[in-house]
Amino acid sequence: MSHRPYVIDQMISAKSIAARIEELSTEIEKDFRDTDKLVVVGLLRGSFVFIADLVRELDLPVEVDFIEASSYGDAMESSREVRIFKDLRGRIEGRDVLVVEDIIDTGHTLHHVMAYLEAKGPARLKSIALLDKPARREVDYKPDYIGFEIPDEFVVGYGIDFAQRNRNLPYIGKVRFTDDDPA
Ligand SMILES: O=P(O)(O)OC[C@H]1O[C@H](OP(=O)(O)OP(=O)(O)O)[C@H](O)[C@@H]1O
Ligand code: HPA
Repeated sequence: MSHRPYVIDQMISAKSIAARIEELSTEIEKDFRDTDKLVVVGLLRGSFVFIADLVRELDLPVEVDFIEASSYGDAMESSREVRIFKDLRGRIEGRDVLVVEDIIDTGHTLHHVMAYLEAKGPARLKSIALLDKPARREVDYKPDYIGFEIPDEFVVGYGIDFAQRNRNLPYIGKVRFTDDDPA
């Protein structure tokens, strides 16, 4: 939990997010139009808002599942140790799978989860991240679909937290510490 005072400056509006999700859904529908039933896997906790909006835009037969992984705890820096707290309920062997992530930063979380899921033998395994912060990448991994590329700012909202707060904001904002402000 941070005890430093901060404010949140809007970076991406709810309207822009909705418009981008429509575009991404069209791309995904094209790529998976021949699939029997796409398994859409939300990476908890941060993706819960994004996956809800994304699946409702997808005109495809889908099944929804979740996996929970975390590496940040309440900190602003990745521990680089990704822990899986909750595994999938269903089997993905031989299935087409799309992993839904809110943000890729260092890349450790998504890289680890993709390797973990690949070992379960899916037919096709792709990933989507709403936000990509390429300046901070520490592992060589790029999601198949990206909503927005963002600069190196700590962001919150639309499912994304700072010390478990602000997930309920309908837009993406950046955290600005007010004790950094010039007097
Ligand atoms: O690319 P990385 O540097 O690994 O960072 C991205 C991950 O960090 C956040 O998760 P967090 O560990 O905070 O868990 P949460 O989803 O439960 O908030 C976010 O939701 C991503 O999963
Ligand atoms: O910018 C971020 N905000 C919140 N959680 C995160 N996890 C990785 N990057 C971020």
